[in-house]
Amino acid sequence: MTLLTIEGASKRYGQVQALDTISLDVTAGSRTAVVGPSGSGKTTLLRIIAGFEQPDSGRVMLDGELLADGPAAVPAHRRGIGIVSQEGALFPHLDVAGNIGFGIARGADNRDKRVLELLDMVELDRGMLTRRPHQLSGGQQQRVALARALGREPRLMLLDEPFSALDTGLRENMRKAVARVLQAAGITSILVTHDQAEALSYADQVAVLRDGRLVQAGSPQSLYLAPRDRETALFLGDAVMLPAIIRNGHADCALGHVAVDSEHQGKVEIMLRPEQIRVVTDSSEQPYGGRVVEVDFGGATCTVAVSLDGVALPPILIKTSSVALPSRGDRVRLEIAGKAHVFAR
Ligand SMILES: Nc1ncnc2c1ncn2[C@@H]1O[C@H](COP(=O)(O)OP(=O)(O)OP(=O)(O)O)[C@@H](O)[C@H]1O
Repeated sequence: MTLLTIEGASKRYGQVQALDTISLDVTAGSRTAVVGPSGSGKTTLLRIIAGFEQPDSGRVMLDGELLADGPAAVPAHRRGIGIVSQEGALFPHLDVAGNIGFGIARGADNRDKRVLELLDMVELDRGMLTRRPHQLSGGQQQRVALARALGREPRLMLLDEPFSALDTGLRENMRKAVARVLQAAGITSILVTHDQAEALSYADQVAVLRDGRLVQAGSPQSLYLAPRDRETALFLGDAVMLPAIIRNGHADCALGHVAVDSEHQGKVEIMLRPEQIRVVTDSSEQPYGGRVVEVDFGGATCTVAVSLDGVALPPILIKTSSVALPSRGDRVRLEIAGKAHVFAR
């Protein structure tokens, strides 16, 4: 069931077309990530959903209710939408209990019990109830902000780069914890981030924005393995692009005869993710071999640069484990796992 529908939403600030006819559906109970480079319109889209901005045209519907129809809109505080932002925006003069309890009606007889439930839900120790925000770590502050937003029992939770101020390890833990908490509470969420790895790992649906347009939306796997175009491919991760000629489901390219995911025929560009390519040391002078020109030992993930025989292409970069790592100068052949992607034309 669709919870949120955005239909042809556009927004212009002076000369800047911040959003250009964006349409997106969000399924109830799911996790969507909106990702895109700086200035692509992510925050504007989030603010339009939240009701802090109105679209110039287009509609926003939540659970069958029309929230915005062009500039006519339901005010933000009546939308039943929760927000957790990068700063957390806790009230500095209130302790944790006060912050979490903020959204719960003052006279409610189960208020204290509810505060404790929310604290447990975000996996914070009860000893923290009397602390002020400045006595908490960044991750703890974000948990309090999440508990406070959950206290209002929102229909939809918007997460505006909530992890970006945290260290890498903590970021990952918080991302998993937030996904767990929202799943347990059955709350649909939309995460805005410029970090593509975060988007891929958090979401069931990833929506890629570029220059105010929705380039592609779909499952993380489908976007990563079958991006619409070169730019999206490179935005979502490292990629090896090669010219090829396709005949009957296979591409002839510098790597040999490679299976592809498309019915196209003729001259195309194919894409492989570096982890689809395996480097095998092979001193026989087979066709489609190459020579290792550089090895970057990176611990768990190493990068091997291979210059392919008889091709005027820059060396291709392959991610590999540190086990059986070839050396510079070794003759190698490259084995492909899965299919190469052909960009739609
Ligand atoms: N209030 C405003 N007035 C004028 N221009 C604005 C305003 N808000 C946003 N913009 C412009 O609209 C475009 C989209 O901005 P937006 O903040 O939505 O992008 P973003 O993808 O969230 O970027 P970032 O990742 O840097 O936060 C940008 O070109 C921005 O400069």
